[in-house]
Amino acid sequence: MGHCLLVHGFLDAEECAALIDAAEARGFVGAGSDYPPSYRNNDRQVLDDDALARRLFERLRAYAPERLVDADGAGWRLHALNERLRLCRYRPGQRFNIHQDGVHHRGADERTRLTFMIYLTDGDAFDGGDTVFYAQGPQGGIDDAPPVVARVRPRAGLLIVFDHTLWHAGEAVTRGVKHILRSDLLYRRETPAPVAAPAAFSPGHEGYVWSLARLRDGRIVSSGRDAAIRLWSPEGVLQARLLGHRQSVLSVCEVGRDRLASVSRDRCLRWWDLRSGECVREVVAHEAAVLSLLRFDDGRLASGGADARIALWSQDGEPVGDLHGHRGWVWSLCRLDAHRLLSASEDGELRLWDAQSRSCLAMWNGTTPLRSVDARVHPASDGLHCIAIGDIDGRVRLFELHGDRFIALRDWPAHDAAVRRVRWLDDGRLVSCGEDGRVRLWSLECDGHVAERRHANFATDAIELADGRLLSCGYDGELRFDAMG
Ligand SMILES: O=C(O)CCC(=O)C(=O)O
Ligand SMILES: [Fe+2]
Repeated sequence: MGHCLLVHGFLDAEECAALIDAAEARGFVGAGSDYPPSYRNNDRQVLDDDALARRLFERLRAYAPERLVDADGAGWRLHALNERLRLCRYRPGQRFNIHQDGVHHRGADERTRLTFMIYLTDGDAFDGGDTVFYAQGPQGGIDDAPPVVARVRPRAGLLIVFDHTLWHAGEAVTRGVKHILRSDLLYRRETPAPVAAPAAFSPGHEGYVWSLARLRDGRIVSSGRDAAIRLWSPEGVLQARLLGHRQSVLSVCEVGRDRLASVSRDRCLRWWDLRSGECVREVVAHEAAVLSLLRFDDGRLASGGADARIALWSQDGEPVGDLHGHRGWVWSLCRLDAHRLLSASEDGELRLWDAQSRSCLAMWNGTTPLRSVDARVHPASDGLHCIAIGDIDGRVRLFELHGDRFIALRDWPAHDAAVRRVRWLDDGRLVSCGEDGRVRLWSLECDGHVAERRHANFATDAIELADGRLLSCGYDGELRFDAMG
C-alpha cells in the first residue's frame, strides 16, 4: 500500500471557517456536465492561488515525504503544492464514487504523486461523508465496492495526504454539508527521464492518453489530457503536435487527405490541416464535453456529447441536425454504413440511428452505463454486422444486427473495472481496454483472452499498426507496442 498520513489540526477552526466563507462567497459549480454522475456529483470550485499554496506548503513540509522512489529506482523530490486548489462541497445525496486520483504532469520531470486534502467542516456537522479506502478497484462494477481497508471521519482542520494510486471514495453525505480543500503534491525527478523503452512511441503524452487513430497512409494520431494531438510516423517518430484545444482531446478521426477532425472536453470540434499543423476551423459543438466522433464515407461527421446529444455535421463543418433520445453522456459512436450509426451511452442504451431521417431505428437497454461500441461486417455473410459493447462493470457483450434488431450473442466479464474501449481487429479478433490497466485480446473461437498487456494505470485505447502489432495507450501517458504476453 502507498503513502497515507493524517495531520490533526493542520488548520485551526478559524482558518477553516474563513476558507469556507470565501469559497461560498465566490460560488460553487455543480458537477453537471463535466463528470458523469457515476463518477461524482459534488459541487466544486477551482481556485488558482499561489500565495495560499505556498503558505500551506511551508506548513506541510515537516510531514510530507521528501523523497519517493519508484520500482525502477528513479528518485523524486518534493517540490511544491499544486497552486490549483479545489474546494469541494457535498450536500445531502452528493458523493465521490470509488476512484484513483489523476496525475497532473508539468513536463517530463515534474508531476503530482500524492493527494493533499484538508477537511474544512467537522464531521459533527453532517452525516455520511467519510473518506473510505479500498484494497483494490471496483471488480464487479461501481456499485459493488471491494473490501474497505481504512475509513477516515472528517474533522475540521484534519489534513490527509495519500498516494494518488490508492482507491478511495467520498461517501454520500446524508445530512448537513461537508467542505474540503483539495490539491496535490508535486515531485521532481532527481535524474532526467530515462530514454523510453524501444517498444514505445516517445515521448508519449503529459498525462492521460485518451484515444488513438490510424490514418490511411499508416501514420498514427494520439490525443490526450494535455490538450495536444500528436502525429506519429508508422514507426513511432513524433512528427507534429497539433495545439489549440483547451482541454482533454477525447476523440480524433481522419476526414480526408491530410485532414483531421477532433473533439474535446472544451466543447469544440476542430478541423486540422496535417501538412501545416494548423487548425482550419473550430466550432462550439455541444453544450458540454464532446466525447466521441465519427465520419461517414461522404465526409459528414457525427459527434456525441456529455449533453446527451448526437450532432451531425456537413462536409464543410456546418451543423445539419441532431439525434435526440439518449439521456446520458454519449461516450462512443460507430459508423455502420452510408447513413447508419451506433451510439453507446452512460444511460445504458445502445442505439441504432439513421442519420438521413434522423430517427432511432433500434435500441438495446442494459442496466449499466456503457462506455464503448464497435462494429464489423461479418466476412462470411452479406453485410451482417457483429457489434461489441463494453460497460462500466467490465463486461463485454456481443450482438448481431439482423435488419433493425439487435440479437444478443454472448457476454462475459472482460475486465475487473470499467471497459474503456472495444475494437475489432481486421482478422476478427476483439481487443478491449479496461480501467484495471489491462489490454486484452479475445479470439471468439476460444473462451478467455488470448493475450494481455498491462499499463501502469487505466488502459484507454488500442489499435492495430500496419505491420499487425497492437499499439495501446493509457492514463500512464504511454503508447506501447511491445509483445503481448
Ligand atoms: O471527499 C472525500 O472524502 C474524497 C474526495 C476525493 O477523493 C477527491 O476530491 O479526489
Ligand atoms: Fe480522490
